[in-house]
Formats: sequence, C-alpha cells, structure tokens
Amino acid sequence: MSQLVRIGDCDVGPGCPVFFVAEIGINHNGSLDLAKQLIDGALAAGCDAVKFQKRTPELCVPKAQWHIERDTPWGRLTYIDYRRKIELGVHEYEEIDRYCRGRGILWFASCWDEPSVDFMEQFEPPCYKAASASLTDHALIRKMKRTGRPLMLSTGMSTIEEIDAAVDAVGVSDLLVAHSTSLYPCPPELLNLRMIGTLVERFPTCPIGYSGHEVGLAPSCAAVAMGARFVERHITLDRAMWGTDQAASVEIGGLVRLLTNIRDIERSMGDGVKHVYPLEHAARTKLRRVRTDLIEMNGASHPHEINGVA
Ligand SMILES: C=C(OP(=O)(O)O)C(=O)O
Repeated sequence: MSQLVRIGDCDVGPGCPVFFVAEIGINHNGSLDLAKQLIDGALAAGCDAVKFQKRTPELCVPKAQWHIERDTPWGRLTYIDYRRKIELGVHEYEEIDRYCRGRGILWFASCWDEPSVDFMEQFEPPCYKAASASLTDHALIRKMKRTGRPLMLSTGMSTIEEIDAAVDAVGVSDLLVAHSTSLYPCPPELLNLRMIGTLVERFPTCPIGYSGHEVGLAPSCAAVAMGARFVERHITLDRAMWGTDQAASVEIGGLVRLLTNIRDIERSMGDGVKHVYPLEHAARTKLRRVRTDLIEMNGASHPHEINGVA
C-alpha cells in the first residue's frame, strides 16, 4: 500500500482526494500578469497547486541551438534570447509567491538544472517536480530530493530501466511517480493509461499519478478511475495563444469541468463490495416483478420470498 506524501497542507495517496496540479509551465509567455490570470483560473476551478518550469537558459539550451532564429511575439529572436525572454526572474516569483500564499493555493516548479533548485529554495516550495526530460539526470533529481522536500518524478520518454534507475537514485520515501507520454499534444492511442497500474505494482509505496498532454478531458478522468492519486495538466487562457505548450493545454472552462468530473469520479469509486443500499429498497420493492405464477407453483407463502427481499 502506498505511503501518504504530504504536499503543503494536502496528503497525497490512498484515501485522499486526488491532488490536482495546474501546470502553468511557460504558458505565461514571460508575463507576470498572464501568470496571475492563470493562477486565478486554477483557483476558480479548485486546483490544489499551480506549477511553473524554472530553467537557467544558458545551461538548458544546447549551444548548437543558441543562434537558431525564430519568429516570436517580440520579433525575430535567437532561441537563447527567446528562452531568456520567457524566463520569470526573482521579482516575478516573489510576486507569484505573495499572490499564491495570499489566496491559499500551493505553488512549485519543475527545476531543469541545479542552480534553479538553489533559486527555488528561497521560496520554500512544498515539493519539487522532475520533468520527464530530467529523469536520467541523476545529479539534478538527487539535488531536488536532498532538499528534503517531496519529489514528483515524471516518466515520459523513458524506458522502464531508466525509471527504475531514477527511483533507485532518489529512493522511494516522499517520492511520487507520474505516468506520462511526452507528446504535445499526445494522441489517445499513445497515452497508454494502463501504465498507471504497472507503476502501482512496480512502486507500491509511491503515490502514482498522471501528467497528461492530450487534447480533451476524458483520459485524465480515466486516469483517476484507474488509480492516479495526482493529476497534472497544462492550463492556458486560450489554446490558440502563441507558445509551444498552449495547444496541449486545458482552457479554464475545461479545467472547471475536469475538476468537477474528477471529484464526481472519486465519490463514485466505492469499495468494490456489493451492497444493497437502504436507499435502493424503495426501487427494489417497486420495480422487481412479483412472480405470482411461481408463488402458486412453488407454494411459496409470501410473494416477497420470490422477490428475494428478506
Ligand atoms: C515537462 C514537465 O513535465 P512532464 O514531463 O510531466 O510533461 C515539467 O514538469 O516541466
């Protein structure tokens, strides 16, 4: 049975509400104002946390790509300048920290390099996230884990051997593992949601979750029915907005529906034991056919015996 992992004021694991992370990622396009509107949307939908991506562009962008030019909302920029442009700095994160704490929503980040972990520590985040791309970077994932904070490990683009090695590298205590396929957006036939069950069996003490990049809501709902203890989805104000992750994101209206569906599914799962609920008795009495012909044939003394009601 999986351990409960405490993230801020939420327990994540069996018997707890699904922990829902609204992944803002880089969908703020470098704008604090946009980031705040996305936080407001996550709050309105009832998400437990918002998440950002923190990078040191000079460490994360391979040198060979630095000077490749692209069109951006800020004009034609080299890739490294574009990455610098969309990276939020200390003053923006101070404001995000103040904004989230004031409104009672958790926030944290996936750190893509070691200095980003040092940077995030000043905000005392409730946990860290390792993106699928970082799963084989053991120095980085160990650094996040050494902070003593829970770690969410995403497993897209990884072999099962690489996942085992990453889990060995950080240990299972306070570790959460997310199934994911790293395609943005991901077609349904490549989502492989049955991996959730595989991960539950392989890492029985870790809460297993789902980091989804599909178009639509159904697979994320199914992930919950299949045992995901936490779910992460990218969010956006408008899927047509400029940016690489916008198309695979959920707009705020969809996010509201998704959270409503997830909470309904959680309440619907039950215990797997067959009950005849007291509230069903009226329907049972009214709708079950009373076999008077069999009463006569069997010599039963009371129609209820045929009807099966004790
Ligand atoms: C890319 C990320 O996550 P995932 O691999 O789950 O999509 C991230 O959290 O930065």
